[in-house]
Parts: sequence; structure tokens; C-alpha cells
Amino acid sequence: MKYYILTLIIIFFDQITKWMVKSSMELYESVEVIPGFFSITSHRNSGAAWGILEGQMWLFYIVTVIVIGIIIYYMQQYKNSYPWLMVGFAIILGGAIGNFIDRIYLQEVIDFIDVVIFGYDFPIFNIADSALTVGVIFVIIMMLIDEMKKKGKNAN
Ligand SMILES: CCC[C@@H]1OC(=O)[C@@H](C)C[C@H](C)CCCCC(=O)CCC[C@@H](CC)/C=C/C=C(\COC)CC[C@@H](O)[C@@H](O)C[C@H](O)CNC1=O
Repeated sequence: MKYYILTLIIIFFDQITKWMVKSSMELYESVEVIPGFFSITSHRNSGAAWGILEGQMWLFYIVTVIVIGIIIYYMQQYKNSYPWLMVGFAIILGGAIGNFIDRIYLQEVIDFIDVVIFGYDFPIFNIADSALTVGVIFVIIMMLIDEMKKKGKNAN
């Protein structure tokens, strides 16, 4: 149960930062934080990553509900056996719900984290996207570590 607190914290920070951007910045207004690397740019995206499937809200609702359903199912399954995996799932859940709230209320997602990584102007994203990406990578790493542990046991 305590993992859902992590989910709520991510949703809270995601919604707070989006609200601050929406209420205090003009659309497409940009504030350089670290010149040449990191800016806060008020942006909207009615699609998914890289603006794909723009405007397909019903598809996003269905996919997001499926993602949330799968995550909650696995969190119930593994809640006593894989604590670190639960952390990863709770982070993904926070990200998925954060963007889901935007899509329901605004039919688009508020983005504002504008970074230039190795000279590539990465798509502008938000806290929810960061949680989804970090959570997905974290879960993959935890599963790989668990696989190696199992192989190690079988080898002995
Ligand atoms: C992060 C998933 C995208 C997020 O998915 C969600 O909401 C989920 C819960 C529901 C979607 C309907 C389904 C996921 C589609 C998967 C996908 O798209 C492939 C993702 C690859 C990913 C590696 C894991 C790359 C990362 C990209 C970006 C994030 O970099 C940190 C750029 C984000 C910017 O394009 C920004 O405008 C996006 C905007 O905020 C809306 N966000 C979404 O749709």
C-alpha cells in the first residue's frame, strides 16, 4: 500500500508543475534556465511521444486505462515478493495517471521541460513523461537483475 504514496507524490508534482506553467506562462513562452541546455517552454501536445497519433484521445484513454490496469494487477501480484519492482510500477503509474488527468480535462498534455541533449533538441516533456521513462527503465533493470539472480542460483 505504501507504494501508492509514491504514485500520489509523482501525480502531485506533475500536476503542480503543469498548473504553474499553465497559469504563469504564455503558450510557447520560453525561459532559459541553463543557456544552451535546459529551458522551461510552455508547450501542449495532443498526441503521445513526439506528437504521434495527434488528437487520438480515445486511443490514449483506452491505452492508458490498459496500462493502469496492468500496473495495478502486477502491483497486487508482486506486492510481497519484489519490493523494488513495486517502486518502478508505482513510478510508471504516477506518470500514466498524471498525463491521463491532462487528457481528460484538457484533451492535450502540458509539456515544459525543454532540454538539448548532445545537440539534439529533445521533444519538450513533463514530470509524468520523466516518471514513465524512468519507471520503465527501472522495471527493466530490476527484471534483468532478477533473471541473473535466478541463473546464478541454478548454476550452483
Ligand atoms: C514517455 C511516454 C510518453 C507519454 O505516454 C503516456 O502518457 C502513456 C501513459 C500513454 C500513451 C497514450 C501510450 C504510450 C505510448 C508510448 C510512447 O509514446 C513511446 C514512448 C517512448 C518513450 C520511452 C519510454 C520515449 C520518451 C519520449 C518522450 C519523453 O521523454 C522523457 C517525449 C515526450 C514528449 O513527446 C511529450 O510531448 C509527450 C507528452 O507529454 C505525452 N506523453 C505521453 O504520451
